[in-house]
Order: sequence, then structure tokens, then C-alpha cells
Amino acid sequence: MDYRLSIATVCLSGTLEDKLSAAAAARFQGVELFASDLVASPWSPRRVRQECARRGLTIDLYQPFRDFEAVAPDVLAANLRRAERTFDILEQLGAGTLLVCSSVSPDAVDDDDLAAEQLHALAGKAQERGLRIAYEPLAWGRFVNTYAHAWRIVRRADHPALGLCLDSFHVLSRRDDPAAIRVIPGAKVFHLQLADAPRLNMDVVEWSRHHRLFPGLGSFDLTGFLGHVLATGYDGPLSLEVFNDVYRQADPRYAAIDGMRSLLALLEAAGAGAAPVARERLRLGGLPPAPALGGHVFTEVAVDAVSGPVVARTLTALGFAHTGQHRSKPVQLWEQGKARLLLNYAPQRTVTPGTATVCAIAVESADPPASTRRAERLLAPVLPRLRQPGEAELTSVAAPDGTAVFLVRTGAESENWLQDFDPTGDVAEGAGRLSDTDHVSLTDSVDDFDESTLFYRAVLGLHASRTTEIAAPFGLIRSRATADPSGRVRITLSTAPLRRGGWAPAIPSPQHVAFTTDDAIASAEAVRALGAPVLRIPDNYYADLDARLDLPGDLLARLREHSILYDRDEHGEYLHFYTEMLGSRVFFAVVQRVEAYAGYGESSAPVRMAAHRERRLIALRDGPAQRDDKRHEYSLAHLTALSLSPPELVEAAADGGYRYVGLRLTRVTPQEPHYPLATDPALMRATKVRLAATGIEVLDVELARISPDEDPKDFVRFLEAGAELGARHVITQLPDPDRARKTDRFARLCELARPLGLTVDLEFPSWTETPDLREAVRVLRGADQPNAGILVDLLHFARSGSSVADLRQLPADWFHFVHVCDAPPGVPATNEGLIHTARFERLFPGEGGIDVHGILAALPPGLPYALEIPRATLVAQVGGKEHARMSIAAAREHLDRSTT
Ligand SMILES: O=C(O)c1ccc(O)c(O)c1
Ligand SMILES: [Mg+2]
Repeated sequence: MDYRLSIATVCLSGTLEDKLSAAAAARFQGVELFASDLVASPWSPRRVRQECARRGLTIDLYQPFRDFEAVAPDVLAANLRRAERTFDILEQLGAGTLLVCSSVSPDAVDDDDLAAEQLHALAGKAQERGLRIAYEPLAWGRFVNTYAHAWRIVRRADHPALGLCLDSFHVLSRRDDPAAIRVIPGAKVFHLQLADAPRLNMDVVEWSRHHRLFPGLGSFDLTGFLGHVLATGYDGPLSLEVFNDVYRQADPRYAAIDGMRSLLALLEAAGAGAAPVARERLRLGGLPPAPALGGHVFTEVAVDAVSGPVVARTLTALGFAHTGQHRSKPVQLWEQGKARLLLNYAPQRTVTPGTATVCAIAVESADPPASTRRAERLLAPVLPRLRQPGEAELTSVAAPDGTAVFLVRTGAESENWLQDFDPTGDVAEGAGRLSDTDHVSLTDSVDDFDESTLFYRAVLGLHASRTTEIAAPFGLIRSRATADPSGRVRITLSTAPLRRGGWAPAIPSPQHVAFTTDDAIASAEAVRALGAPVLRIPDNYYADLDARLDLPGDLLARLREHSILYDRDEHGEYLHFYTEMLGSRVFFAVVQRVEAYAGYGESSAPVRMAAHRERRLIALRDGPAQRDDKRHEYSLAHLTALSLSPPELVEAAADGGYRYVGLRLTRVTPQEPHYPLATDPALMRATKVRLAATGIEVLDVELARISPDEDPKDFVRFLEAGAELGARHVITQLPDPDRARKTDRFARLCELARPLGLTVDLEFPSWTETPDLREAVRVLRGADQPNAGILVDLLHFARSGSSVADLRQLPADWFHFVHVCDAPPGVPATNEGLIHTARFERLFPGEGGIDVHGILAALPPGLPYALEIPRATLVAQVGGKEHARMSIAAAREHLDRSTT
């Protein structure tokens, strides 16, 4: 006796087969089949019927049939013929109902009697075949565009095979009062379509066909609407019909699950207000109620050897203490009051090296098993828990972005999990006056944003507030806060809708944890004394605050002094301050809520975002190398992943945690891909956009290879392009047997590069006529140019038999960066062999026979390490991007820890 849950094929992406499989996997019982999906399918209607049946799906409706009613006799005859052929299809499909949209045709006339008469005739034909007609008033129907009007016509037509199709979008988009739906007998509603939408002031057809949303994600009152329809006694399918550009290209399996989640959450909400009969049936939807939540228990941050110490230092400066060490895992417990953070040092595949990431949140649930059952019914993956004997049992489910949500039983048992940690002896004395977790703020790409909001709302039973849009310095940010009814668990979700997830340059997708204080000013004073990296807020903000809110002078002065942001609304006040970015992603907030302020200080968010971005760029410029001498700055040399175009290479470098890229602008061998940045303005532009968006910088461009018949002047455009990209160095090679000539040309290249702020760095592949360090030194001495340099490539250095002792003697300012790699031991006997290794078969540092540490130690300290590790077989297996990531992981492992 359940309501049938259905989904229109038009909601989903893919072939009909993809759509049906996705609908079935999300446990829908039926579909509305769109004609376009059938027309494009290689399956006959009979086969479609079988494929649906095989998946446990019924075809509840076939649609749309357009522009039928209120026409002249000749048009009617043609329309009836069209209808008969469509009935043939329904019969073969085994579908019982055809949806007929109210006419938008210029052939139609404004005559309800005629419309009713012709629909009666159509229904008669349908009935002969055992079919039914559901008449749907489109919001933009030419004469019939309200449900009340459609109902008058259906009533007048008075045919048992003619009823209404109600679609929430058409009713609510027009702001028609849905309450009058209650006067329609439920038996005359043949079909119900459910769609939400944001309120947009735009053409209603556009709005309907591109911007509909699954229930609960827009601004319509779907719960109220469904209540009215169910009050009629309607007992047909509850069917999602959501035209949405994002869903239409998303993976249909996830979109279908989102649809199911939204529908179940809607039924749950509607059930609360429904008449007893309907309520009983809605309950049979099988969704266990969401147990009450008790608050945040902990937030877990995945860190590594690079990001961990930075986060730990900051926590200490916020007054946290490292109180516990997990008994079986590399996880630290940090505490202050009830504010708890776990730092997880276990390697996690999904986390970018060097970047701290929120990987789990834990909340109290009155009934964790019931929370998990609910999650399961909502098709959320319940995570397996690896647990040693004697350790606490923690249930968790996975959010769409991979964040694990732990459910800890409220009450006496809520601290059992702490027993898995051995005390370190440190105690948290509350030095920062922080007492609890106020909220956790996560970001998602825009394509996953709805999915995430739905997940937190449906699975945890959180309520979503209105979506707010923030005009952030780098573009629009859309934000949605979710909280449990008691306001103890708060999770905010944000997305950059136009950057498609890339948040702001150099801060691709920030996350933060906000801790509670009862006195933000006292906290700020305390953590300042402890050396916390508090984000500085510019004075202009306080001038504006003064102008807007007329705060008491001493309060304003204290806010300014401590870089505390201030918001207030009719419920109360909000004082909040922030740490700087701890890497590219995570930061912490300290917040004080005065009285019943329930927001998140959205109005001052742009100021905070601008300040974060500014500090982040300064941090990138200063570089981690200066601050921590065990770490090196890495550049991704193009040859490591030459299959990637410059914008892709920049993206790969950013994802891998590089600071720079080296770009190859010239074609060096006839077989390789060529990226003509010097002559292709579109490619130049795309590359610069990615550089700006990621904060990656161009270390060098290559390759000015000057053979006997090349003139340095031919490289002017190349040099200019390098300068336009912000490069600092140009790589040159001199395959020329005439020493005087090549020295002279090298000098001229230096002169051309100098006004552009470029150094020219001579590389010496052992198979060229500048084959070793000694010859390179001769050229540099002969050319005597201030911007000349030598580029040591570990491979060429080793293969040429150059001497580390010689290297140590050379002027430090000749060296600007170094090409780092390794290679199999032994020197190939032929040039072909040498070239083959150099171009295709290098190894990660430490894997081969080169004295990597010895050569690097002979160079001046602090040089960027450009990883040039072409490795054809591996790239073919894993792709350039992953190879770039593996390269820096291997280099860090071998070079960052063992040198100095
Ligand atoms: O956009 C349309 O034409 C269209 C078609 C069929 C529907 O059910 C609907 O709501 C809209
Ligand atoms: Mg519709």
C-alpha cells in the first residue's frame, strides 16, 4: 500500500539503459518515459518494457504529447492520428497513461467547450485500448496554464479515461494557491510530478527547462503542495520530473540516488502534517526517523609530515593540548574544553600531499544504529570500521565528498572513544578560552553541491537554511548552512558556482573548523600571547563598521586591535576571528555568539576571503623553503608529463603540491606534442588563467637550442612569451662545435633576455657539443654576462662524468634551479642509448644509480628542484597527472627528509 516512487527519465543523464539502471539501483519503482529517450534508443518499445520489468520498474507514464486540444476539425483529425500511433507505443511499452500537455500551439483557440469535447474524444480512443489521458496545464500553456482551468475542462469533458496531471513546478512557479487542489477528487488526479526550483525572475519556460531542482533544494513549499495533493486521496505515483542542466550531465547513478533521497525526505516532511491515512502510507516509505543529535564530538583532519606540524603549532597557539595518542593508529587527539580535533597522519590517497584536509566529522546521535539504518535507506555508504579488540565501536557513513561522518552515542557512552587514546600527560588548560566546536565549514564543486546538502540534510536530519550568495573577491560563492533543530550540530557547505569549484586563486577549496568562545576579545588576546597566526583584517573594514553600526568606541578599538569581525542581526551579535590559511585549504575560526545570533557572519565573509588570499600569496612567494630548511620547492618540468598541455600541467602541479612549472614552448623533437605558447594567444590566455587560479608560477621556459644555423634573434618571441608567463629562467643548449661562435651567441641570447628579467641557463646534455660542466663553464666565462647561469641536470651531470669537486668551486649566483631525476646505473655506450634514457626512461630520485645527494649538496642551498623525470611506460600506465604526483611524492620522500 506504499506510494509508488518514480522518476522521469528526463532527470537523468545517459542512454535509456543507463537511466533505467540508475533508477532501479536507487530503488525507484517506476519511471516516466520521455519520448526523446525512446526515440534515441536502439531498443524496441517491447524490449524497453522487458528491460524495465527485469529491473523491477514499471512505466507509469509516457510523455509528452503536445498541442492536441481546441483546434479546427482538420487539425483534430491529424492530431487523433498522431494519438493512435502514440497509443501503439504505449501498448507495446505496457504503459497505461499518456501525458497530454496543454496546448501552446497557434492552431489552438480559446474555447473550453471545444477543448473539453476534443479531450473527451481522445479519452474515448484511449479507453478503447485500456489507456488513460493525464492532462497537464503547462505554466506557459497558450490558454490553459493553471490547474484550476485544466480541472474545469477535465470536469466538463467528464470521461473516466481523462484526468489531471499535477506538476508542482507549473503550480508553484505561477504562485497559484495550491490549497484549492483539495477540492479535486483524488481519483481524477492521474499523475503527480514533483519538482522544486529556486525563485528566479526569468522566462518561465527557461526556468522550467533548465533550473528545476530535486525537492527540498529550491524555494518552493513542496511539503505543503504534496500535503494538498495527498489530501485529495490521490494514490498514484509520486514522480520526480526535474529538468536541470547539472543533473542532465551528472553521473546518473548519483543523480538518481539524490532524487531518491530528496523524495524520501519530502515524504517524511509531508507525513508529519498529513491526514492519518496518508501518513500511514508515507511512513511505509520505510525511512527510519532521524535520531536527535547532541553536538559535535570531534573533527578529524588528515595531515602529513608537511602539513601536520603546521596544524599542530597552530592548535597549540590556540590553547589546545595534544592530550592523547591513538593506540593502534597514527592519530593524535587535541583538546580544549569540549573542542576536540584529531590529526590523522595515516597516508590517505585522496589527500593532496602537504595539504591538511578535513576527513571526518563526528556528531552525537541519540541512537547510532538507527542513524545508520536511516543512512542505509538513503543509500549512503556505511563505512567499514577497522578496529582492534577493545577499541570503541564507532559507526560512520560516507558523505559524497568522501568526508566520513561518525555517529557517537549521546550520553554516558559519548566519551568511550577517548579510551582508544593513550594519554600523553599533557592537559588542556583552556588557555585560548575555547570550549566547543561551533561549526564545520566544507566546500564542494558546484556539481556536487546539491548532493552534499541533500546528504547532510536527509541522512543526519539537519535543516537547511536559505542559500546565501556572497560576492567574494574572486567571484560568487554560494553557501548553505545546515543545523539540527537544537542548533548543536552545524555544518555549512559552500561552492563557487562559476569557477566550477576552484574557489579563489591559490585557495582552491577552503575548509574550516570554528571553535566556540564566550568572549572573543579575551580569546583573541590569549591566543595572540600564545603566538597564534591570526588573520589580519584591514582598517577599512573597521571604518566601514563604524559608519554602518555606530559601535561603542572602545569595542570598535578592541575589534580592530585583534582583527575580530563583527556581525549583528535582530537576534544577536557574532564576533569572529580567523587563523591564516594553514596551507592551501584549512584554517580555524573562533566565534562568539551573543544571544540568539544563528548566522555565520556572511556579510563580512568577503573581507576574510580577501585577507586569506592575500596572505596565502605572500606565503607562496616567501616559500616554505625559507621557513623550514628541510623542505624544497619543487617545479614540475614539462618533460615529466609532456602529454599535458600547459594549462593541464599547471593544474597537475597545483594538485601535486608543486610551486612552479617549467614549460616547453618549442618543439624539440619532431614526434613530441607542441604547445606554441609564443604564437597561440588562446593557449597563452588559458595558461595564464590557470596560473592565476592556482597560484602556480612559471620557473623556466625551454628550449633555446642554438645549433650552428640558428640566430639568437629568432628566439625573441619565445623570450617575450616566457616573460609574459612570468618565467624567471630560460633553458638553453648549445649544440655547436665552434666554441667562439656559440659563446658569442650565448652572450647575445643573454643580452636579449636581460631586459625581460630572464636568466639564461646553459644545460649540457652529454651527447651535444657542450657535453659537460667544464665546457659549460668555459662558455659562461667567455660570455661574461650577469644573467647567465648553468643548469645542472643530474642525468647529464652524471653521464658526462662531470666532477662534484669542480661544481663546488663555481660561483653560487650561476645556479638558479636544478633538474632532478635519477637513472639506471651504468652509462649507455651509444648516443642513441643516452638520448633514449634522457627522453623516456628516467627514474625517481633514489631509485637509480646517480649520486643524487652528492651532486645536490655541491650546489648552493635553497635552489628549486625541477623534477624532470620523463618515464614513458609509467606515464602510459597512470597518466601524466598521476605521474607528476608520484614524482613529487618520491622526491619529497628521498630529498626533503634526508638532506641537511
Ligand atoms: O517543458 C516542457 O515542455 C514540459 C513537458 C512535459 C512536462 O511534464 C513539463 O512539466 C514540461
Ligand atoms: Mg510536468
